[in-house]
Amino acid sequence: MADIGVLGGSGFYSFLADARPVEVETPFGPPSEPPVVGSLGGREVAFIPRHGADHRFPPHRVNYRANLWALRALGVRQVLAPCAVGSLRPELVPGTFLVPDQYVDRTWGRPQTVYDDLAVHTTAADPYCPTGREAVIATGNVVPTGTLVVINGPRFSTRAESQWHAAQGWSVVGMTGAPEAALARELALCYTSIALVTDHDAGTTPGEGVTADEVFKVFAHSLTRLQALLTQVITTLPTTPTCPCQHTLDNTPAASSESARLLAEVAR
Ligand SMILES: CSC[C@H]1O[C@H](OP(=O)(O)O)[C@H](O)[C@@H]1O
Ligand SMILES: Nc1ncnc2[nH]cnc12
Repeated sequence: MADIGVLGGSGFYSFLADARPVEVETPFGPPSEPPVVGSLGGREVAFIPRHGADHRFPPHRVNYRANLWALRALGVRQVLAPCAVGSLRPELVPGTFLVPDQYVDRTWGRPQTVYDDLAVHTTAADPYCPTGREAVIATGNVVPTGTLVVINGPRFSTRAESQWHAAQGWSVVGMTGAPEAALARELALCYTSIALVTDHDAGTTPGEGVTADEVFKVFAHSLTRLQALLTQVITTLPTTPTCPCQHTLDNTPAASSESARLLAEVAR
């Protein structure tokens, strides 16, 4: 029913003019909202706001597994994942779009796999889709590389944590990029993160630190630009992606378990 999926982040709760809701069951319970499917730029696109339409799920309570499973069940092979991030570098100012090429996962207590009782070990050296990244970078006016450090939240970083993140050479900080990217890979989905800088994180600025209000305000201000960027990317993504992300399960040994059944379903 759709071949491209979009996960809406903070302040991004609706998309697609002709959106129709679709009920999808997943082994992990319901997604944050029933996905909506609509056409955009000649493509069928599915959309789920990851925090729910009323932002009722904080980052540590988002059902990342169900969201990605639901998209996959609708036929989606490529996921575009916008997210709000804080800047760890003075030159990355609010309003900047950055296309991460790496992430560091500092979350804890979040389900990390859709194959709970099956040994599936995906490759994560280059965790994002090269084709999707290229399509976003080609729109121009985006920072083409950077490392996204993902904290558990829901609180923002202390100044010391933030200074430490910056000292590691990491670029931006968010709360939802992991395990979302890893789970997408487990489902052989192309996954491209589009990070929108909404603030300077506490360690890089002398102020009192970021507030959620500030994040929402900057995100709202940039939403039209983000949606235009997504539209442009959606029209240029290949209809049949051939990148390695599509083959992450090709050499995985199957076992007789519920997970193996899921794996067989996904690998089809
Ligand atoms: C609302 S402030 C913090 C919140 O915003 C970001 O959400 P998303 O990645 O979905 O745009 C950040 O990761 C936190 O979840
Ligand atoms: N400074 C920040 N830290 C973590 N997540 C964020 N999302 C937006 N800004 C953020």
